[in-house]
Amino acid sequence: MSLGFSALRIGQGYDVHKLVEGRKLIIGGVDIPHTLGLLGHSDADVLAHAVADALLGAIRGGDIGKLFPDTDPEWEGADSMKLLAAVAAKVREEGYQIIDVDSVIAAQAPKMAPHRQQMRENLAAAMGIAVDNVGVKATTTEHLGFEGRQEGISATAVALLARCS
Ligand SMILES: Nc1ccn([C@@H]2O[C@H](COP(=O)(O)O)[C@@H](O)[C@H]2O)c(=O)n1
Ligand SMILES: C[C@@]1(CO)OP(=O)(O)OP(=O)(O)OC[C@H]1O
Repeated sequence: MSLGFSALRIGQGYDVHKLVEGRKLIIGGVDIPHTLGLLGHSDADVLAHAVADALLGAIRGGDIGKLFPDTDPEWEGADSMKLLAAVAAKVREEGYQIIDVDSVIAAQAPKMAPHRQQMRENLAAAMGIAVDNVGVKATTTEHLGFEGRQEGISATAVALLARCS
């Protein structure tokens, strides 16, 4: 019996950005109203970066810092959804299909739940997959660690890819 694929791959991504005044808080492509925003060379979309790294991990393609160096002015202020779309295109060029992606945002504040569906839709559109195949969850860290002190926000993601046979 053919399973329709010749290989399965998994990838894991993790990213952290610092919370500062005077920056937008963009997570999963959603501009979230908040007193603090994330600092970065790009728009600092910590969730998009974690998802992109999960995809790159699965194809053993390095990481987003390798593809889009933070020393390159081309990526200054970049829309991370466009970076994620470029990574998804690279995945397909390598002969892989994105099967499923799941993720967690660790943030003490603000609440991510009201934005979860829009984040899923944005990530799915950037990757060219169904919304049903993108999970976004959020947790506080119960005031522990850098996320709990609201010094930064982290995100982790996993991706399952299949090589089409
Ligand atoms: N920034 C966040 C953090 C959490 N949530 C939602 O609240 C639930 C409870 O969080 P705990 O850390 O106390 O487990 C969590 O399951 C999320 O649904 C959120 O929306 N935004
Ligand atoms: C996205 C890139 C490129 O603009 O910059 P940042 O927004 O600083 O993000 P980071 O997750 O530190 O690393 C990847 C970068 O090279």
